[in-house]
Amino acid sequence: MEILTPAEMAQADRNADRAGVATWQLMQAAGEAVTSEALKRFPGAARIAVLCGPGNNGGDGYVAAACLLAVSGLPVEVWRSGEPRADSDAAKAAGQWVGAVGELEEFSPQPDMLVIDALYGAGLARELEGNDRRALERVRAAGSQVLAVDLPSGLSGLSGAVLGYALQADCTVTFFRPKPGHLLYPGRSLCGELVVADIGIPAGVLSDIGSRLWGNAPELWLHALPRPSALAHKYQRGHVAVLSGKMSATGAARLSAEAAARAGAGAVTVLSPPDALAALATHLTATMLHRFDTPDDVLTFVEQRKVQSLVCGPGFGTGEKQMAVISALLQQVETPLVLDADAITLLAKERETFLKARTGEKPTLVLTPHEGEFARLFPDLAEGETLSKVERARTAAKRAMAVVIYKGADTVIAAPDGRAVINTNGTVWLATAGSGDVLAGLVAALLAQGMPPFEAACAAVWVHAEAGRREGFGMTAEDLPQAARKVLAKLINR
Ligand SMILES: NC(=O)C1=CN([C@@H]2O[C@H](COP(=O)(O)OP(=O)(O)OC[C@H]3O[C@@H](n4cnc5c(N)ncnc54)[C@H](O)[C@@H]3O)[C@@H](O)[C@H]2O)[C@@H](O)CC1
Ligand SMILES: Nc1ncnc2c1ncn2[C@@H]1O[C@H](COP(=O)(O)OP(=O)(O)O)[C@@H](O)[C@H]1O
Ligand SMILES: [K+]
Repeated sequence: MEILTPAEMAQADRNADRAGVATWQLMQAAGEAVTSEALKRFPGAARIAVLCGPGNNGGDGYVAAACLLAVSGLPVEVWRSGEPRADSDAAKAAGQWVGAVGELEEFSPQPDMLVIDALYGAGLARELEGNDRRALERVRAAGSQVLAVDLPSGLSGLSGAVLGYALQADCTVTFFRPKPGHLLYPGRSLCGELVVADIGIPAGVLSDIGSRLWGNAPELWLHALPRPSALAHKYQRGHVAVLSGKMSATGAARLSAEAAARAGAGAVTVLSPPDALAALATHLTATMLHRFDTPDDVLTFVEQRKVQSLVCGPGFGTGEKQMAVISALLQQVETPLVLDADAITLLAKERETFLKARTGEKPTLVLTPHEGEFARLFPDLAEGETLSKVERARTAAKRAMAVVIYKGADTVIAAPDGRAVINTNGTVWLATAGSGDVLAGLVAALLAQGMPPFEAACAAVWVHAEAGRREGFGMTAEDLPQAARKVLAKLINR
């Protein structure tokens, strides 16, 4: 599903108006959607308080208050912060509320109350403070249940950051399409359960908005999942090479290799420095093993054995020898490359040179930084709170001419052409050592089988997360490749 920034949502609103669906009509539908979710989700509430701001978010609140009074049989109170602008839809909605309106500073929330937070939504323009903030702090202290209209007031719809203060909602009802702030942390957790209500905006309004952001889902990349021909031999099903680090750090490369094999690569080879060969040989079975001493050995193997993608970084090391290998790969190899972990730390040491070289048409590169690695490679993007995670990932992808998988609880995948995806099926069970190594192997397997890089990255992230969910508590990274295989098998048979 498309994700719209608040500015794009305002455009959708204007387009709907032009298409004959008036904003007043949308506000009615929004208030009704809030009403029906409130009744469905909070059957135990003894009374309802609606907090209304001065804009259209408040307008939705007035409509909901009127509907709730008409249908719930519960006492409904309205508390306002500021007055709607004369002749606005919000003023019209406020005019239709027949009950009393209290000033927000006098509002006294109760534990048995459902509070409908309709202070600010997409129009939030500055930090939440003063009476607004104090009222929300009282709600938190009282422990009332909270339904947020569009967004918990104070949350940035663009970035998911909190501007001043925002309540923890039990449920958030937004309209038409989710916004980045609903899916990026901390916003994602502050929203509680997210409901995206249809308020009658026709999907056609999206055509000239050109949103380039989606929630990750198989619909985006299922068509591009590799399906081998009946006659394929193993190398035609993709040959992945994974570079190992020294003897004491071979597990990471093995995890990537195992993941690549389980994700359908027909052949996987671990390339090993001399000292790690014995350690790897005792552990590898279906996976092949090949020794390298110099960067040239790696290049020769890639060319002669028709390697179709490479993983470098997991457990690789960050010394000069390793730097020479990465440089050779970036400068002399056309094969799709997945750089993770230590490889990203090495790139960061030579970031100016690396980024300067990454202009124009370049062979496929996928970078998979976690928060710390991202900050090493793009320190200026990581600093401050002005850019959302989506904007950071997009800018990084453009600069590095690479698909960037910016990992975390709200992983964002971005392509140099501006496409971006927020992953939403992650689970905390993925926060286990080696889980990133598995992800790198999954991406490489899909690349080696010919999947386009952005789609391969999105698919790998989704499958990895789904595998983590399947395994759940107590899972280790060793369990992930097998679980990913089952997830992929199901998708391929769809
Ligand atoms: N775009 C759409 O298609 C629809 C929008 N609707 C609602 O309209 C909302 C957006 O309405 P608006 O653009 O009027 O914006 P809001 O209602 O979010 O807020 C705008 C008003 O709040 C003031 N304000 C902003 N930040 C403040 C702060 N921190 N402290 C004090 N005052 C502040 C502004 O000066 C302005 O008066 C959405 O969130 C949604 O709830 C709905 O009516 C349904 C349709
Ligand atoms: N709290 C979380 N919720 C969801 N996914 C997470 C969480 N923490 C980490 N992950 C995911 O787990 C993986 C961890 O990768 P990484 O940090 O590289 O770990 P390692 O280096 O141990 O392999 C990433 O795919 C990341 O998105
Ligand atoms: K709100």
